Amino acid sequence: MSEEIEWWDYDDAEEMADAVAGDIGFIIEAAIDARGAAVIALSGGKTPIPIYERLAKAKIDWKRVTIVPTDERIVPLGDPLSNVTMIAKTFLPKGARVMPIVPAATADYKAAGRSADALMQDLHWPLDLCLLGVGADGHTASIFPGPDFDEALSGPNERRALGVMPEPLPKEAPVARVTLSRAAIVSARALIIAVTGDAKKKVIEQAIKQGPSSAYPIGRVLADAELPVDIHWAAA
Ligand SMILES: O=C(O)[C@H](O)[C@@H](O)[C@H](O)[C@H](O)COP(=O)(O)O
Repeated sequence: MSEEIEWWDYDDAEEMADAVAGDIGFIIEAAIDARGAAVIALSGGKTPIPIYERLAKAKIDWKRVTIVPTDERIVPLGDPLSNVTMIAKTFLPKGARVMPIVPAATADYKAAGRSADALMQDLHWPLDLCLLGVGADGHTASIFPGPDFDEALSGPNERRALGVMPEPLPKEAPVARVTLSRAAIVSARALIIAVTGDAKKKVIEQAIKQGPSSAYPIGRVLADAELPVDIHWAAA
């Protein structure tokens, strides 16, 4: 379990977005100062959109920044469900390299996972940052209960990404996914969670209490994190 989990509470999502964008900007700058480049994983879903809008306004040398999604839904690029498409909309115009880890829709989600993993191997590891979202069912990235749950949580450390078939399929995006593995997520130099609403807060609190045997994917990830984790939360 992480030595330290720190909660940051905000009155609203806008205030949270300012703070989280500021933290991410700082992490990117520090990596560019140290290494000349930054590699970060950004979550999909809806919550981070205002964070990304603010972050994109930061004076950062975006050409030095590589962005991968923490997870991608297996849909064609450009599809409203595609996380990379959402991220690319904001950061490609800035000059960042946004990696489409699922370049085409395919019925073979395992093969999609293997090719995403191969792409990941070319990046500089560990990630400078992993920003996670959490679903109301306790999933994070696309680590879901189902046939691939154990592999996502406990596969070989060098497997950075894999294909998963959530069971049950989540209503908001009922498709197979490619996700970063738990090992790839927890190896990141900085781990930040950004969520809104009471329901998600309760799920995360319960997951932390349950510890390493948590039924919630976010609980399993947090139980394996060694560095301090910042959880940013806004009421709505
Ligand atoms: O592709 C995904 O499903 C996400 O990356 C996922 O892990 C997301 O962060 C949560 O589902 C929260 O999504 P919302 O912010 O839309 O509630």
